[in-house]
Formats: sequence, structure tokens, C-alpha cells
Amino acid sequence: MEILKVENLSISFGGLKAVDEVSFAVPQKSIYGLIGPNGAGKTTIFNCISGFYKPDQGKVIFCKDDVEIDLVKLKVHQIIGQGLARTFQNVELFKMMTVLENIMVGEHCNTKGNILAEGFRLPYIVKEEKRVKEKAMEIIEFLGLRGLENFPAAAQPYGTQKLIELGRALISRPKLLILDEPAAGMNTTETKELAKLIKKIRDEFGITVLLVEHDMGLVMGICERICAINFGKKIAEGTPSEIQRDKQVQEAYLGKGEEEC
Ligand SMILES: Nc1ncnc2c1ncn2[C@@H]1O[C@H](COP(=O)(O)OP(=O)(O)OP(=O)(O)O)[C@@H](O)[C@H]1O
Repeated sequence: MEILKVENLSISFGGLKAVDEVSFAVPQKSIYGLIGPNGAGKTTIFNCISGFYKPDQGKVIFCKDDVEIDLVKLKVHQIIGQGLARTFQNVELFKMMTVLENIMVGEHCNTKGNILAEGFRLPYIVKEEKRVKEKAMEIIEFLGLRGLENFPAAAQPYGTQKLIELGRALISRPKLLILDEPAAGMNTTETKELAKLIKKIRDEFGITVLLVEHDMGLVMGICERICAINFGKKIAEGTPSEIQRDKQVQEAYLGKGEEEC
């Protein structure tokens, strides 16, 4: 059973067809990879799924409790409300805020406060804040960031900042987590830890993970299925070994005539 179905998705920027009739389906509770050379259209597909771009054509079907919802018709906050969270290619943290506060922000969509209630510190706001703080601390523990909660996010090394961003996406306990190049800028040890963490997120929380990543070791090591795109078009879809053997994928990465991927 699928949680996400991308159907005939297309979007152009001026004369450039960045995504050209791409279709793929992500099975529930799987780790699914989207790969392709630079400029292939991967982030653009993510932006269409998460509502940042409106495609020219196609559907993005999110399957929730046996109901199919076309995300293309929804606004970004409505998509988040359906249970979809994402991280970005470049770390997007609130630099002046602490690690804890940055992660708490991810639960904002599920809180009921308003500016007046918060200003007067009404009892339900205090209770709500305590609940969110406890939830954020659980995530901090899960990510192995215990002890850093009260330090500024901006003071952390890049790999840690990426984990904080991941924590912000995780706190809302999404059904589908979309990760855009989670290993970018990480060293080999950090990338290995990240691979374990992504598996743990799926296994312990039952969250489906859709990821774009250039680190082929990570992709081939943790994804059950992969969709490969090039120049905006889907060129292959299958298991990691099927993708590694695929001639079109080999050509896309290495140029014609090369045998290995
Ligand atoms: N907002 C935009 N306006 C104009 N062109 C865009 C826009 N967003 C993406 N593009 C173009 O669409 C194409 C696909 O870009 P995209 O960022 O999706 O590729 P990508 O596969 O994610 O690449 P990378 O791996 O380098 O991040 C590129 O040619 C890019 O320049």
C-alpha cells in the first residue's frame, strides 16, 4: 500500500521543463530514494510535493486513513497539517534560538495559542508549552543531542545543525518525512550515524521516509526502492541493485560507454 503517489508531474520555468511527466509511488513505511545528477529536478519535485511550487500538470496523492488527498490543491500549512514534514538542502535554522527552541518550532502547527493568549501567559498556554518542551526533549534524546538543548543552534557544527533541522521535522510525528540531501556537508562518520538514525526513525516511529541524496553509499544502503531522474524525466525505478545495473542510470552518472555506476 502506498502513502504517496506522484502522477504525471510536470513543471516548467520559462522555457526549461524542470520536471517532465514524472510518476512514482512510495510504499507506506518504506525508505524511498530519489536520485539524479545535478539539476535533474529532484528538489523541484520535493517543492511540488510540499506545496512550495504549484506544478503545471499532474497530481500528488497523499493516502491517509484510506482517503486520497491531492496535495497540489492544498497550501503549505495544510500539507503540513496532513502529516508531511520536510528538511531543506541548505540548513534553515533560527540562528538566534537555542537547539531546544528550534525543535519546539516544529510543533507550532499543532498548538492552539494566539498572540493575546501567549502575551497574557494563560494557563492553557503554559501547559501547552510544557507539553511541547517535553516532546522536544524526547526528540533531542533520540537524536543524541542531550546536553546541547540550551546552546544556540548557530554555535553547533554543521552536522549537528542538520540533526536539529531533522528534529524540528520529527517533533510533529509526521506520516511522511521528506529529506533533501540530509548527508550534505557531513563527514563519513556522521553519514554512517545518519543512516542508522533514518532507519531508526522508520522502525521506531513507523514514519515513511522519502529522500534526495547524492551520497550513493547512503542511498543504496538504506533505501528499499529508488526512482532515478535525469533532465526532469524518470529514467528508472526499482531496488538499489536494479538501479545500479540500469544502463540509463549508469549513462546519466558517468556518461555513455561507462559500465559501472
Ligand atoms: N525557481 C526556479 N526558477 C527557475 N529555474 C529553476 C527554479 N527551481 C529550479 N530551477 C531549475 O530547474 C532545474 C532542476 O533544478 P533542481 O534544483 O530541482 O535540481 P536538483 O536535481 O535538485 O539538483 P541538485 O542535485 O544540484 O540540487 C535546474 O535547471 C534549475 O536551475
